[in-house]
Amino acid sequence: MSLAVFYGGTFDPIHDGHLAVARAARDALAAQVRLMPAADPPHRAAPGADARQRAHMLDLAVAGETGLVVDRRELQREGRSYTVETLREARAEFGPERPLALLVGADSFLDLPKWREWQALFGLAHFVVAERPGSPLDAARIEAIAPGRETADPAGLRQAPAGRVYRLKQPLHAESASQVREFIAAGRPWDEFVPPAVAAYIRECGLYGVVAGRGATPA
Ligand SMILES: Nc1ncnc2c1ncn2[C@@H]1O[C@H](COP(=O)(O)OP(=O)(O)OP(=O)(O)O)[C@@H](O)[C@H]1O
Ligand SMILES: O=C(O)c1ccc[n+]([C@@H]2O[C@H](COP(=O)([O-])O)[C@@H](O)[C@H]2O)c1
Repeated sequence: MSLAVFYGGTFDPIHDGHLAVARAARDALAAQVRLMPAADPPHRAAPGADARQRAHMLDLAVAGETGLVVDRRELQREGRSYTVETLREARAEFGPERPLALLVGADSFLDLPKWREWQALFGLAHFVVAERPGSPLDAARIEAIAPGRETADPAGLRQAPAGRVYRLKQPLHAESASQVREFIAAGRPWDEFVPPAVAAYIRECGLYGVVAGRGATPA
């Protein structure tokens, strides 16, 4: 049965590190990857771009990409985007047998014990964990969070609906959304961190304090 991979994030904005991880997961797992923007936090304004703009930047980034799609399910729900609720909803939609996976960066995975009902997540989906600079990930760290769940075989994710952890080895990517926002605010060159269509949209909307309409930062 085919594997559905959900890649959740704030994506404020999507950057080349996100895209590289999504492509690496698509290729390693031979599966479609659904980039899933989180809803705006209800208690405060969105930090940079609102949910509609963040989702639109995802549309621009995946245009023409095979196997990468945008999944807006969390934007259709009121309130904070708790992953356990999202996966329960996805499980109801896809049925009990369909293998589902959540793609996260190593920093997110190491923080998992702080997530709402985090232990329940293993009953709902597999985890695919992408290595990330600054967040060392090894078998011992995975074992401490998810004892007995790591598999080195991507095919293992198709043999059960949920519950396994697969470490996605890929070239490390240093980009972060906070770095993109900080560079824009500081007037430093930032275009190289995001897809060109996303850079154009950021300028057009004047997001993150960029000077609207200004041309690309010279290399
Ligand atoms: N460069 C990267 N390498 C690996 N995983 C990443 C990378 N950037 C983001 N991720 C992962 O993608 C998911 C969504 O990330 P998010 O949208 O919060 O981006 P971010 O760059 O971490 O943002 P911020 O800097 O604002 O915290 C998270 O699971 C995060 O760990
Ligand atoms: O469910 C939770 O408690 C929870 C706590 C922190 C993060 N998440 C999810 O993890 C994904 C990455 O989060 P972020 O904040 O790094 O963009 C995104 O889909 C979030 O909704 C989920």
